[in-house]
Amino acid sequence: MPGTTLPPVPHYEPPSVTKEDVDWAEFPLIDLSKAKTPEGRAELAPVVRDAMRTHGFLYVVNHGLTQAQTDRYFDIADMPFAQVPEEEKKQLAGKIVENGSYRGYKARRLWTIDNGVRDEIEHYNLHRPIFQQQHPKALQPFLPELRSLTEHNHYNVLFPILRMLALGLELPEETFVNLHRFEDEGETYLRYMKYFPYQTETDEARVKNVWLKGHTDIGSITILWSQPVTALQIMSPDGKWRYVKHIPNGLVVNAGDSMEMLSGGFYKATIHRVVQPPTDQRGRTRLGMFYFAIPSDDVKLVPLAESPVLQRVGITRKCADEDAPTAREWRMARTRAYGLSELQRRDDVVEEQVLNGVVLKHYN
Ligand SMILES: O=C(O)CCC(=O)C(=O)O
Ligand SMILES: [Fe+2]
Repeated sequence: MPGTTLPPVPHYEPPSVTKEDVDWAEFPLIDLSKAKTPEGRAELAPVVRDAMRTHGFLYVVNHGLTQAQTDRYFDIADMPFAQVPEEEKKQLAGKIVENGSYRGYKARRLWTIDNGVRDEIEHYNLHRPIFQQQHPKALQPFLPELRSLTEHNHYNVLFPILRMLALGLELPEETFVNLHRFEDEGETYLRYMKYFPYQTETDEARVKNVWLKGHTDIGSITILWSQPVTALQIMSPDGKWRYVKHIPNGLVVNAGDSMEMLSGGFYKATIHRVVQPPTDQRGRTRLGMFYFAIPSDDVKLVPLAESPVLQRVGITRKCADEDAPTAREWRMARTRAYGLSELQRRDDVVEEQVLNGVVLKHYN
């Protein structure tokens, strides 16, 4: 906001990057500034297509915000946790089970991780019509900036990625964009997430150092603002867990269930999880900032069978088209069930459940 003085915000200092040598996941990186022109999108589209088809993950740089702007957004991201009294957080708790929506706070220890141990993760979820939601007092001065951040994620990051994913399927460029209109009914939202270490070593051992169980994301595209605490792992195509690298002022973009369903299995909703950080980053909190895109509520999650690419390579369905859930049914069922419902144990690692006729896997 040029010409205006931004309200002061306490600084959040994350741990320095790890010096430990861990097994890093390798997947492509794109310069998003190139996606502003049709020629640039045509050049990047095959890279985005192959990344999302093979890995389900992509690194993004040059998304349009400076390092200083991103740093300020991370400072603001800590406000809902560090500057809001517990009583006010309770009043603004999301009606997760009642409404099948994360809007508002998710308290620590709501979910079961493993062996009776509960999570230590706090969320604050801002629905995209930012001004229609009640927010904590401490966040009020920052709402215009959060509205800008939401729009930036939606129009300057999500839309170019969706356009390139459509090109990758040889579909009209606006195909996915039209299923994610900012003003439509739906649950695309900005999420702040703060991980606290487990309170005892016993708990840490009982969950085998898992902080957030292996899962796929509900929506179409997740935009993760890269932060320095090394803890996010993806399951590589060879079945091994590997760490996602921190890219300063970069983004990590991944596909979720809704994208996998719309693309008939072409783009992969890759399993990922969060584990205890390396020794030189232990004992600290981990602050995350995300934009979770979910298609508009009335979008039926059936494969876009008109894609010439899908006609050539074939379609993988998770259920028959007539049984396919809408984006609304899917996100509500998954939100209600996540961390709160009984899972069927398949082996040491995998647990399963069936939602809307679709088999869903969870990994420890
Ligand atoms: O904290 C992270 O890095 C990943 C979080 C995540 O996977 C999720 O909230 O779906
Ligand atoms: Fe996730």
